[in-house]
Amino acid sequence: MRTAHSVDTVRTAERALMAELPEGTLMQRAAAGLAAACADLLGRRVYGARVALLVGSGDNGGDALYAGARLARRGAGVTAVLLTPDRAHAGGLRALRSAGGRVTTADGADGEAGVRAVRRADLVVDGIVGIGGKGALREPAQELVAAAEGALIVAVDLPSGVDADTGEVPGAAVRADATVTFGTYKPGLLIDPAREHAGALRPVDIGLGPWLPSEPDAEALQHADVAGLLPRPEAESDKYRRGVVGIVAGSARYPGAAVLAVAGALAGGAGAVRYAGPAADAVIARFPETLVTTGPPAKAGRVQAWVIGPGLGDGPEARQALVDVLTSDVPVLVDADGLRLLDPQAVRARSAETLLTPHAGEAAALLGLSREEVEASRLSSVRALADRFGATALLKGSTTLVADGTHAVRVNPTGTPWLATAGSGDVLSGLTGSLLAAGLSTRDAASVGAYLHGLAARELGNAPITSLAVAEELRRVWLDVSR
Ligand SMILES: NC(=O)C1=CN([C@@H]2O[C@H](COP(=O)(O)OP(=O)(O)OC[C@H]3O[C@@H](n4cnc5c(N)ncnc54)[C@H](O)[C@@H]3O)[C@@H](O)[C@H]2O)[C@H](O)CC1
Ligand SMILES: [K+]
Repeated sequence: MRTAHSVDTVRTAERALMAELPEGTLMQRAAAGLAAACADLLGRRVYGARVALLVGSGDNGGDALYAGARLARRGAGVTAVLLTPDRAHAGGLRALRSAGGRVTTADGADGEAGVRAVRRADLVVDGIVGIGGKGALREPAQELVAAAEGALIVAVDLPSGVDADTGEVPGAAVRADATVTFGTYKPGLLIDPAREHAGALRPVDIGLGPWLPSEPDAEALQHADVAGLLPRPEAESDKYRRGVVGIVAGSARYPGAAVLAVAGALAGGAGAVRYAGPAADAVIARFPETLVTTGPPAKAGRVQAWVIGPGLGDGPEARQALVDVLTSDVPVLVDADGLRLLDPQAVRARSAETLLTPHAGEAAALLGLSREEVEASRLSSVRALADRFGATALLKGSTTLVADGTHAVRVNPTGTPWLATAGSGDVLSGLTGSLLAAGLSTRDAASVGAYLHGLAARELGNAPITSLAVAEELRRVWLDVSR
């Protein structure tokens, strides 16, 4: 599990640790890890490599200077470009100069020298801002970052210009090949759009661990975590003991959504899939093992979890089906059209857990925001959804987020943009609902469902995909993960 802590949490932990250590120790630890990562990225060809340091006014710049001094001592040609010459950095500048490094500024007479040094560099170290950064990059940072095009870029702690806590990128920001982050991941490094600005993440341990709270602010499941959460049938199990998932989906207008949701459910670990809705013929034709009923969910027989919404439409049957399902005493996953009909009070009144699985547009409608506002503030949007409905919320996107109002937000790192294709959400709903019926909590079912679904899409490669192909890939992905 990758865990991430917010800026405030990191600051508090750093202060507590620094109180125990001689002045400057943390920066030296950070600089040592940063220099080692740069050497690695230079392929150990440090001697003679041209390195430019973009040095901001805070300690992020200090890290870059001390790391630059270490690279200069190993024979690299290092030039520091100071973005705000007035800022002291006395120790770092002394260390760099005594190691043979050069110093120039980003403006005034030397301005051209600074831009030239960046243009000629093999490797550029982004020490503009770290966890002290606010908003988009300001000049002259933008001009220097543009000059770094084509060089290897290593971001110090964070790619400058991204929001460390939310993953938002308010304007101009560095796009790094790698980000060397200190002490712990920050949520923004795991969440798009900032995640793609960070490049490869290289954590450096500066001894912060014992000072950080055990409950992180965000966390990303890794393979081993998902493997540990997959339902495994006991020896003497039968289909009912493994859980039955009920699928209420499809309509005369969208029968296909029912087929796709059932396809996902059959790959999700429940012992049986029960379908209730008007598309029973289409479902049975494709998946003869499905238990089908054309009556309302209330008369459909016992299930351990319901999925309602894909292709449901908003007619009177759909509304009645939603009431039936929400007044049941089992976990319910609400997706697609079901979300449009959803009343927060009806969800809050429930005795069992509820999981909402909107994409940004559906989340925007539920929150009374624009889609752009949701996309620009995904972390706060998914938390707001969980709070407003007293439920678990899964916000789909290139980084899928899961919030349940009481723990760290789960960030799903798998997935590809190709998943933004018709029907893929229907498959995810069925898959996740099946995991619910097999006994996972809404938080775990949502995280595992998103992880498997994203991996399945990745297995299909960087090309257009069909949602049924994703559903068929789920079995192979399950086998891979559980190996
Ligand atoms: N605190 C520690 O012991 C350690 C810190 N590490 C490194 O230090 C930074 C955090 O340093 P801090 O001085 O708090 O702030 P920053 O260097 O991140 O930058 C703040 C600085 O930058 C200016 N600024 C703010 N926003 C922008 C912007 N959008 N564009 C341009 N300039 C901006 C602002 O004026 C401030 O002066 C942390 O990330 C680590 O890299 C050590 O590594 C570990 C110990
Ligand atoms: K930085």
